[in-house]
Amino acid sequence: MVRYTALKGLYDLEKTIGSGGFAKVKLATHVATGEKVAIKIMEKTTLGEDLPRVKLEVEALKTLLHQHICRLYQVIETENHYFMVLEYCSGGELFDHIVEKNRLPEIEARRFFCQIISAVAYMHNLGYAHRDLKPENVLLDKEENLKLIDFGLCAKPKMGMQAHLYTSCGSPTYAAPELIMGKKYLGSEVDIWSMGVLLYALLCGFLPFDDNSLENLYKKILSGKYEEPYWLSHDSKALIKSMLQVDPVKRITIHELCHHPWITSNSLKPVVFIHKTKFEKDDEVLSTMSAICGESNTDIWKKLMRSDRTDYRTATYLLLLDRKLRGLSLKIATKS
Ligand SMILES: COc1cc(O)cc(Nc2ccc(C(=O)Nc3ccccc3)c(OCCC[NH3+])c2)c1
Repeated sequence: MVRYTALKGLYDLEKTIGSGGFAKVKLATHVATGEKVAIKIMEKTTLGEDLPRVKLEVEALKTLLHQHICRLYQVIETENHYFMVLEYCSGGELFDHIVEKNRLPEIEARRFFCQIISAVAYMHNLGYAHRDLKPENVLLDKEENLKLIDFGLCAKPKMGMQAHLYTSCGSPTYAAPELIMGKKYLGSEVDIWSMGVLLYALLCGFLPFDDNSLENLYKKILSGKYEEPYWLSHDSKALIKSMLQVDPVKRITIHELCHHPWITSNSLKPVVFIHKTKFEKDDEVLSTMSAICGESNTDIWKKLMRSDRTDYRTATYLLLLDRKLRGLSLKIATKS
């Protein structure tokens, strides 16, 4: 097991739970609280020109505080590495959940899809596009609530969500036609397309556009033609069709999506933006921390408010708050 001195005494690393291009994700335990976390480890040398993306993602995640967006607790930078301490999503990938069940009944698909819409509407409302929405980037927590992960490709156009983007990114299978054509595109519109692919995967158990050859895959995406299995209801077909519009101008908007009959049926309320308050002050949590560090609640809270919200004190506070919200005892391991 590789030893990282920067984590010593703070986090105990365990098994690797994911590895991608320039990062690997390891399960870990936050020593002070015993809470599980996921730590994304990136080597600066392998990051190369992707280095700025890390800073973009960290800045985005400091702003994106939402119950269906995986939480960033702490960032540790050393000479050679970046460590992102993230929320542990023990339910694993939504993709595996769909494969396991073959496909989801409309009721369950709707529950998951409303959570995705809530997170994406929130992001778009704050001027962020994810640009890499795919089942692998949608995890489940222990209560089977969704958590969006991997904002490494997210964009916050300086001129707002009406400004066009040009970088081609994300995986082709879920990529919108305008993105694979290399045309200028709106982040919000490509996210809607990817959500259409996601909803199709939830309801059908397979992908609308799939092919081993990239060229054929592109042709299928650009044709906008896909199979409609017999089990899809009329409303499901209509909703998917409104999202998988090749012409982005004809594509449903996130606002229309929040109020779509398929979403609001079964007396589900329209999806509203739920702004998670930045940090709720909790004296019981602060007292637990002050018992260890000897500082007063007020001093700890002041330091938290002045911090860049990604230090060990912030991680400890947030993990204790999570424990409390889950009805668990607040305990801190004293330095042994
Ligand atoms: C904002 O959230 C992010 C940003 C980011 O850049 C990367 C990640 N990656 C994560 C975060 C958490 C997990 C995780 O908890 N996985 C897990 C835990 C228990 C059982 C099964 C999975 C994570 O998993 C590895 C990738 C799974 N495809 C990645 C989050």
